[in-house]
This record gives sequence, C-alpha cells and structure tokens, in this order.
Amino acid sequence: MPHVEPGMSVGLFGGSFNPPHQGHELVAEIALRRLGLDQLWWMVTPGNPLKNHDDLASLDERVALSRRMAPGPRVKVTAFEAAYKLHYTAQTLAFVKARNPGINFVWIMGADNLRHFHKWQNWRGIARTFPIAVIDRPGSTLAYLSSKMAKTFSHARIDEDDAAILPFLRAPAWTFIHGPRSSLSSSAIRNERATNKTAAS
Ligand SMILES: Nc1ncnc2c1ncn2[C@@H]1O[C@H](COP(=O)(O)OP(=O)(O)OP(=O)(O)O)[C@@H](O)[C@H]1O
Ligand SMILES: O=C(O)c1ccc[n+]([C@@H]2O[C@H](COP(=O)([O-])O)[C@@H](O)[C@H]2O)c1
Repeated sequence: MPHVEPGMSVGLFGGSFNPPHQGHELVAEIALRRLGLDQLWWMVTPGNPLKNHDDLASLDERVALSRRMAPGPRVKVTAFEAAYKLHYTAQTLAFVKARNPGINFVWIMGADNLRHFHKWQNWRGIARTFPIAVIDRPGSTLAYLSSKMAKTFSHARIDEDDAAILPFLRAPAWTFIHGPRSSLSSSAIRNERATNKTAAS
C-alpha cells in the first residue's frame, strides 16, 4: 500500500484498466482537483467480480500501462488487492480503513458504476465505510437520479460545489461531479484492436 501521512486526503480509484485510457486520466485529474486530494491510489484490481475475465490482460501489463497513463506524482498506481487476495471492494475498504487510521479516504468511481452499484457485494457497507465521489460519464449522467444507491442514500448526497469537504465527512456521504467528460472506454479500445487484427489477417 502507498505511504501516507496522518491527516492526508486520499482518493481510492479502483478499476480493471484493461487497458487504461485517457478517460481514466481525466477522472483522476477531476478527483484530485475537485476533492482537493493529497494522493489518489489508482488501484488495479485482480478482476472485477461482476465481469468476465476471458480477455483480461495480466495484472503486470495493466499496472505498467497505468503507470504511463497516471497524471503526476500524487497518483500512486498499486495492485495491493491482488497481493492481499482482496477480491471485493467491501473487503478492500475494510482492510484499508483498519491499516490507515487518521486518513480521509474517498471511494471514486465513474457514473456507470453508480447504476450497478447495488449489485456489488455489501454495497450498503461500502457506502457506510468511506464517502463516495461519482464522476460523470457519457451515457450515465442521470444515474444519480435513478440508481438504487442514489435513492437509498439520497439523504447523504451533498452538492458538488461542496466536493472539497467530502473527504472529511463521515460516511455515508456522496456527491456527483459534473465537468469535462470523455466517451473513451476500455471495451471500445479492445473491440477496435480486435477488428484491426481481423482486418490485417
Ligand atoms: N470515460 C470515462 N468517464 C468516466 N469514468 C470512467 C471512464 N472510463 C472509465 N471510468 C471509470 O473508471 C473506473 C475504471 O473503469 P474500467 O477500468 O472498467 O474502464 P472502462 O472503460 O469502464 O472498461 P470497460 O469498457 O472494459 O467496462 C470505473 O469506476 C469507471 O466507471
Ligand atoms: O466488490 C464488488 O462486488 C465489485 C463489483 C464490481 C466492481 N467492483 C470494483 O469496482 C472497481 C471498478 O471496476 P471496473 O471493472 O468498472 O473498472 C474495481 O475496483 C472493481 O474491483 C467491485
């Protein structure tokens, strides 16, 4: 796990990063700026429990590509979940919390994940562990109105103008951050590569 100093604000940005792209870079930049973070942990997951892993590149490759994509020294690319055999975000957050007292963590995810968040293991527990920042993504802009998580925790939502205080709030607390958006996705990149390969053969 990356080194932290007491009192720091740290964003936890988990993802498959298969491969990483500039949409991820944009999310990291927005989170660092709008939440006023000291660090952002770019956590390369061993594998999203809800996704098929057939075309998942190796962890080493996804980490190496993420290091090239990560914007600046405050972003720490890490794969500690695999090292500690943590497969579910609820487990990861409990583990991080127990090992890092006095740090203000925020879970960061794109708006597409807000839509399906209620399918994650112990999703209510996740929302009660750390504050959550949801970053807008084309196709999922209205997720904050319709998703089960948004409805269940509507009382805990704060205005995005107050995003800078989110790391210091007691969970549950969350916000939806609008701003510059990217329509890039790893699946589109993988599909394009597969098409080019077929065309070349
Ligand atoms: N263009 C984007 N805009 C906003 N958030 C994004 C964007 N791309 C990815 N994210 C977010 O980054 C995190 C990691 O995403 P992930 O690695 O699954 O990329 P992806 O492009 O969504 O992949 P795939 O297309 O394979 O599902 C998730 O929280 C996801 O919501
Ligand atoms: O814990 C779960 O049930 C769970 C279900 C879906 C996704 N996640 C996590 O959410 C993060 C984003 O996943 P992904 O594939 O959208 O990049 C990543 O850290 C996953 O491990 C976690």
